[in-house]
Parts: sequence; structure tokens; C-alpha cells
Amino acid sequence: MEQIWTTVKSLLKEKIPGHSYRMWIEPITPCQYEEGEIVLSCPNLFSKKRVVDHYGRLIENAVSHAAGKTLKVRLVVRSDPKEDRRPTFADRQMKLPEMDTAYTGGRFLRKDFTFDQFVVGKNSDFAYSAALSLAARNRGTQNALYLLSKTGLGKSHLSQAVGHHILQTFPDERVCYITAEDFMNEMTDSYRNSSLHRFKEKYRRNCDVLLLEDVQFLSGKNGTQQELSNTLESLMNANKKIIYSSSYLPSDIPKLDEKLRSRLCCGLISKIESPDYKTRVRILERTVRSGGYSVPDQVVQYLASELTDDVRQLKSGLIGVTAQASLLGSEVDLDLARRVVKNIVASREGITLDSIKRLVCKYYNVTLTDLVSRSRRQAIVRPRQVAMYLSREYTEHSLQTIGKSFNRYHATTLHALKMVEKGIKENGPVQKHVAFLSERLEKGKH
Ligand SMILES: Nc1ncnc2c1ncn2[C@@H]1O[C@H](COP(=O)(O)OP(=O)(O)OP(=O)(O)O)[C@@H](O)[C@H]1O
Repeated sequence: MEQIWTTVKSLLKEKIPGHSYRMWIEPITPCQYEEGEIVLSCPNLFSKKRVVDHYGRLIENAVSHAAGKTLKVRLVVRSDPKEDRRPTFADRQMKLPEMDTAYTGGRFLRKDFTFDQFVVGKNSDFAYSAALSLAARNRGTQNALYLLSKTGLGKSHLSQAVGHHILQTFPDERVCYITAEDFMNEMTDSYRNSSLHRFKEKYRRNCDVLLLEDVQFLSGKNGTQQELSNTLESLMNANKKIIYSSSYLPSDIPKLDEKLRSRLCCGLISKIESPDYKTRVRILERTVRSGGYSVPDQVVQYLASELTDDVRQLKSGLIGVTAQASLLGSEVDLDLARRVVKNIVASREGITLDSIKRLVCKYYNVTLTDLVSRSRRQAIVRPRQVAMYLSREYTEHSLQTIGKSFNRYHATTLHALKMVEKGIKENGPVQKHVAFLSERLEKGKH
């Protein structure tokens, strides 16, 4: 067991940035090894969740590689020996995917993604009420809800809040929280392991509430679309609850089977818009209170007036200010807030499609002509995809406009975004390239 873990650590060290490795992987210790399973212990619940969410699959693959056979990985919390026995939300939640595949380690609901931590504003009151109503099983409520918004506006928060609420109120309900990509991976594995019947059974018969994130991922995945479509039909016929989340309307997701599109459209579509100034202030005040921070009102107001793009950015501005103050041993004041905001926002001004292309060309050493050409050489495709991704992240342009500026259809642009998102999740070279280029853009070095 020790030997396997030592090998795993050296494999992970190559794939995870140094600081993340030291923070999350180093403290893990192996504590049990049984037939088909290795148990690893984390120092606390937070680190366990973080490891599962971010490195679960990577660890799983490395363990199987080091052991020379497929092994399940189970993470437990070291400081709480009863952790295994005491039922928690995570225990009651279906841990997915959980079949005998190389990909184990499920998605847990984030503790803070609850209804009472969600600040409702005009931008989100319809989505909030629809989600709460579905979770509370109010009469006349539709069984399916489709949460739609740009990134960082609370889709995951609301869908997980439904999961929490149902687990608390109806503890026997089986809640299943996955992304569309998880669904596809698990399905592919079950084909490989001839366990498709178990996979079907699990989603069609053993799931009462399905929380399915990022459905746009399914674009072009024909086999998965068909299976999901049949699964959704079974769930709908059985009156089960389904929440989808996506940054695109079903009608805007290219290469989607008509049957699946129509099933997705059966959900009540609720759009979350960007919050207005007052709501942003309330979100920050709530975060200050729940985090126990001490932040003057004028700093809160300043952050709310400057960080307008999305709530994730807004909260990270606040965390940035408090973290820097604590590192510097200084008070949180407007000067510090201005410096933090400058890094996040001010530098975003002036970032255009052209400046992104120029930066990408420079660092990948390709020409602008190549970047927008039809070339499918990997040396060109990668920079092109990264440039499209950065364009989506750092400009307000639509997929169509971005696609057009690279001489591509918006379906190709969507595919490029997904490839880069996948690369980022895998913590591989793409993640490093994007992090590096993002930093250049944010520092105005473009
Ligand atoms: N109305 C809100 N009140 C409090 N916190 C919020 C609100 N909306 C979003 N947040 C917070 O913003 C962060 C991002 O939210 P979330 O992950 O749900 O966004 P998302 O729409 O799912 O983004 P993505 O499409 O990138 O996955 C989370 O920390 C979440 O708690």
C-alpha cells in the first residue's frame, strides 16, 4: 500500500502545480488496502471534498496505474474515525460514478450551496422560486427545471441547494449530482465493462432526483445523447425531479438530437441574469457575515460597484482583499481594495479579440494567418482553441462573433471551449497555458 502511494504521489507531482500538490496531496495518507479498494485519509472534510472534486479522477487513474490493476479509491477524514459510519449528506447522496470502473469518486454537494446562502435579487428571483418550489414539491410545480446563465451566476449553487433541501426534508430520496461529462464517462466505462444494464438501472430506477450540470457538453456526443434521452424519459414517466444547468438554451446547443432537445425543453427554463448593484452589495454583506470577515462598508460598496461581471468574480474580489490584508498584517481599506480590483477588472479593459489573438500567436509562435486558417495541424489547433477560450472569458462577444472572427461556425467554437475546459480540468499543459496567458491579459501585458 505504501509503495503504491509513493508511486502515485510521484505521478501526481508531475501533473499538479507545486503549491496545489503541497496543499492537497501531501497531507493525504493511505490507511487501508483491501481487495479492489484503497482507502486514503485526508486531514479534514474540506480537504476531502476539495481532493474529490479536483483530483479524484487523477488519483484514481494514478492508483490503478501504480497498482497495475483497476482499484477503487475511497477518501475518508482522518480526524473523524466515525466518518465512515455516520450518515452524512454525502453518504445519502449517490456517490457517482460508483460502479466498478476506473473512474470512481463522486460529486459531493458543497456545504455552502444552500438556499439560505443564496441572495435573491430581481436577477434571480424567478430561478430561485422555481428551484425552491421544485425542492419543496409544491403542488402544480413542474418536475424539471432548466437553469440558464452565463458563468458564475449561481446555477450550480441553486441546483445543489435543491439537492440539500431534498436530502434534509426527504431523507430517503436518492439524489444524484453529476455533470453531463460524468454521465458520458460512466456510460463509456459501463460499455467497456459490459455493465451497461447496471448503469441503466442506476439512473433509470435508483435515482429520485437528478441534478445534471453543463448539458451543453453533450453537443455532438450522439451515443450519450440517446442514452440520456431514454434515461430522462424513464425518469419523467416515473415523476422524478430533474434539474439541468447550462450556459446555453437547448435550442442554441448545436449537434443535439431532436429527441433530447425536446426533453430538455420540457423543463421550465429559468434564466439567471447578472445581479444589480444593490444585490451585489447584499451578496458581499452575506459573504462577510458568513466568513466572519471585518470589511468596512465603503470597501463593500466599492467592490460591488467595480466587480460587475459575475458573482464568482465578486466574491473572489472580497476574498482577495481579506487574504491580502491578513498576509500583510494590515487593515482592509479602500487602497487595498483598489489594488485587488485593478488586477481583476481594470486590466480587462482593452482586452479585445485582436489583442488575445496577438498574445496567443506570440506565445505559441504561430502566425495570425495560421490561427484563423482552416489548418487542422495540432500545432495550430491548440493555440486556436485556447484563443477562442480566452475570447469567451475576457470579452463580451457571443459565440457567433468569436467563431466568425476565427472563420469558424459557432458549433466549432463551442467544441473548442469544451476541449480547453476539459484540458483545464485535467490539470495538464492546457491548464498551465491558460493560466499563464490569463495572467498576462489580467496584468495588461497583451
Ligand atoms: N445569488 C447568489 N448569492 C450568493 N452567492 C452566489 C449567488 N450567485 C452565485 N453565487 C456564488 O458565486 C459562485 C459561483 O456560482 P456557481 O458556481 O453556482 O455559478 P455557475 O453559474 O454554476 O457557474 P459555471 O457556469 O461557471 O459553472 C459560488 O460561490 C456561488 O455561491
